[in-house]
Order: sequence, then C-alpha cells, then structure tokens
Amino acid sequence: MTRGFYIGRFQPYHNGHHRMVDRIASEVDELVLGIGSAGDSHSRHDPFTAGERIMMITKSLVEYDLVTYAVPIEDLDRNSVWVSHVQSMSPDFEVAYSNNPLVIQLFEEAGVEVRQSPMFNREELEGTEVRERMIEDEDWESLVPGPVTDVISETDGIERIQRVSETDANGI
Ligand SMILES: Nc1ncnc2c1ncn2[C@@H]1O[C@H](COP(=O)(O)OP(=O)(O)OP(=O)(O)O)[C@@H](O)[C@H]1O
Ligand SMILES: NC(=O)c1ccc[n+]([C@@H]2O[C@H](COP(=O)(O)O)[C@@H](O)[C@H]2O)c1
Repeated sequence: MTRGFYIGRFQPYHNGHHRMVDRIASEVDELVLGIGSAGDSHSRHDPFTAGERIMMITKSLVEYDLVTYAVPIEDLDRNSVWVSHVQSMSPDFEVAYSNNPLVIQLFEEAGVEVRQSPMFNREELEGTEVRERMIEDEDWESLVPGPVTDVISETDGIERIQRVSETDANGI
C-alpha cells in the first residue's frame, strides 16, 4: 500500500492539478492533498478559504477510485521545520509530489522521496491565469473541473474575488 502527498495552494483547484492527480492515481493507493497556505483567503492571490478549497478538491476527486484526504496546512515562518509540520498534520506518506523547487528541496533534505510531473498546458492551466479571468469576467470555467465551478457558484466566489481585487494592491 502506497500513500502519496500532493501539496499546493489550489487557488483554485484547476485542470493542471487534476491532470497531475490523474497521473498520481496510477502510482498510489491513497493520496493526501495538502491545502497549502491554509490560513490565507480573501485576497487576489488567495481568494478562497481552506474549507472552500477542500470542497473543490473532494468533489473533483469523486471520479477516482482512490482514497483521498484533504488536509489544511498553514504556513510557518521557518522553512527548516516545515516538513515536520506537514508530517504532524497529515496521514503518513511515502512519496511527495510537487513541481515547486522549494517544496522539493525541503522534502529531499528531510529524506522524503519526491516525484515531479510535466507541466500540462501551462499557458492556460495556471492559478494566476484562472484568477485573472475571474476578475475580468472572461472564460475561466473551461480551465477547472466541473465541480469547482459549482463550488465557486455556491460560495459566490466570483463576487468575492472581484470585490477584493478592487482594494487589494497585492499581485494576482
Ligand atoms: N498546469 C500544471 N501542470 C502540472 N502541474 C501543475 C500545473 N499547475 C500547477 N501545477 C503544480 O501543482 C502544484 C500546486 O500548484 P499551485 O496551487 O501553486 O498552482 P499554480 O497554477 O502554480 O498557481 P498560482 O499561479 O496561483 O501560483 C505545484 O507543484 C505546481 O507546480
Ligand atoms: N515555511 C512554509 O510555511 C512553507 C515552505 C514551503 C512551502 N510552503 C507552502 O506549500 C505550498 C506549496 O504550494 P505551491 O506549490 O502551490 O506553491 C504553499 O502553500 C506554500 O506556502 C510553506
């Protein structure tokens, strides 16, 4: 039995993440999705709460024959203990999946096997691009799994990101 761990901010969960899960699902029996920067929400860069991201992921992964766990992981000011922090919050896992250079380095230094994946259609399948389209009222729905559209509709997510983007001077 192999359990994997895949962390991201998932702001929002999009088809690039879903393609990566598709690949991971062929390699593990169980998968932990780490909801990174779990305390962040209501900004252009991080509009959605941890709870909303859990809903997006849980509903999108129903299609897979895979046991999944979504675990919120708050950020720490100290990178040196971040892997221990992750391990304290997550079910045990044998392999971590990430394309983020810092995440890869921290796991490898802690002796955890890391697997990367190709970037799928990165011109469009990028959280920043999805959020820009949400703010500009352009087509973002085609970039995310159907259940994510439903969750964003149910939680008035477009109204939120458009409203915070008027006052939030930080980058998208
Ligand atoms: N299109 C993609 N194909 C494969 N992996 C991806 C893709 N987009 C993101 N990832 C990977 O998924 C993980 C989580 O990514 P993250 O939630 O930061 O999404 P992002 O699209 O990079 O978002 P943002 O633009 O908000 O930074 C990272 O390891 C990232 O490299
Ligand atoms: N010191 C820390 O808190 C620390 C270190 C490395 C990654 N992280 C988090 O892990 C997640 C990585 O996800 P992304 O690949 O989506 O950036 C982010 O939420 C990031 O903030 C946190």
